[in-house]
Amino acid sequence: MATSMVARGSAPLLLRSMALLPSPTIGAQRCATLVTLRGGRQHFVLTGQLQSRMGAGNSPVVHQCRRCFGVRASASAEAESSEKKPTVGFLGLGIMGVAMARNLVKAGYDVTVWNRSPSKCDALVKEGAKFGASPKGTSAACDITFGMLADPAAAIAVALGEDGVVKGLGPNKGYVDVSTVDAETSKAIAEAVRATGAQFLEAPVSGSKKPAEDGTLIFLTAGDRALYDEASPILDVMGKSRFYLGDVGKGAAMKLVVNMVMGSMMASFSEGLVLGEKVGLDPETIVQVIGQGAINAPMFAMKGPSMVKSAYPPAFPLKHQQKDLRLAIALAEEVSQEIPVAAAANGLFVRAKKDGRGDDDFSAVIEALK
Ligand SMILES: NC(=O)C1=CN([C@@H]2O[C@H](COP(=O)(O)OP(=O)(O)OC[C@H]3O[C@@H](n4cnc5c(N)ncnc54)[C@H](OP(=O)(O)O)[C@@H]3O)[C@@H](O)[C@H]2O)C=CC1
Ligand SMILES: O=CC(=O)O
Repeated sequence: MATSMVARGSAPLLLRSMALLPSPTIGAQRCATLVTLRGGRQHFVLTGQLQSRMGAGNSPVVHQCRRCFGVRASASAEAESSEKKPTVGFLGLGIMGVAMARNLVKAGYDVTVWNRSPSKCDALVKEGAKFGASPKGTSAACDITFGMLADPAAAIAVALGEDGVVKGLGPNKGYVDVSTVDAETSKAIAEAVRATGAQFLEAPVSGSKKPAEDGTLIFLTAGDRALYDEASPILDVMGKSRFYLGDVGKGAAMKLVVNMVMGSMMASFSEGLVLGEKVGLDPETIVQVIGQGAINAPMFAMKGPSMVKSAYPPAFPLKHQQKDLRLAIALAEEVSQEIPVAAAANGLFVRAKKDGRGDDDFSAVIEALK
């Protein structure tokens, strides 16, 4: 299955089973997308390009398509309903989930939120979200449900537990798991979701608290392509780009590879700062020097100044970075690939976690060296 990458702004209109038509035109513009509605009826609707030229929401959308293709267009009410946003469930309002769900509420989606500790729903409910009493109730009430959970155990509990997501799913619904988990977890959830007739997409994200707040995450997706197409406008509210990587497991693997590199980089950066200081270098100057050269990285520029002050306000909790290294090491073992640098970095994160740093930002790994 080919990989595809899309940057925000290039998505076609939402709906299941889209197919671009071969170059029909209205005036000078390429115009239409064949859309299969949930009931199986088909419409031609305009692409965003022409729609914006004509004014979004105008009835000519349907009339123009009938003229072009001789398709019997139905009432404009039906066309309007074809453009209706799906209802969205969001499960897990930790550092990432609360920011992602907030962006969906702000974008005008009808969002139902659930969190294990219910008080974390309060702020979003005040901002316009609905309160979900359980994962099951949320997925039953919504077209597409997202899960942003801590780790594989949490993702499994929320998806497959007694009042889990799967119990509320059925045909014409979708579950998108955006947590960082291993492929095995993702595949187990996919199987249970699909057994209900619903669709599944894994879509872990690259990017931390600030990108989640700014809506600039990178989605690493894999699974049911039709759900990917339908969910893309929603992903584009929360992120700046999205990759479709093929079968379930590929998104999880991509995320673990990326976070394995990140953990090793952070461990190495920490060693540089600690060693430099011990031999009499000013750590702030070390951060500046690294920032000028070939190994400059946004992560060093962002975390360096607070690390120098021994401040670690959590954006990406250390316990999650260690979990990702652990899962990456397990992945490497599956294919007999040596990853000694990541294994050494993991040892450092394990030590920092044992020292009580699990809920600090992952940059607190430097403390394990002091
Ligand atoms: N923070 C970051 O920078 C990034 C994080 N990620 C990944 O996203 C996921 C979430 O991260 P983040 O928001 O930072 O994590 P948090 O620790 O802030 O939030 C974790 C969420 O999972 C819930 N949870 C934990 N255990 C269970 C359980 N057994 N049953 C039900 N719910 C549970 C928590 O509920 P409760 O509030 O009740 O504890 C909370 O909603 C993780 O997989 C992480 O690796 C990915 C990219 C960036
Ligand atoms: O998973 C963490 C991130 O920053 O990406």
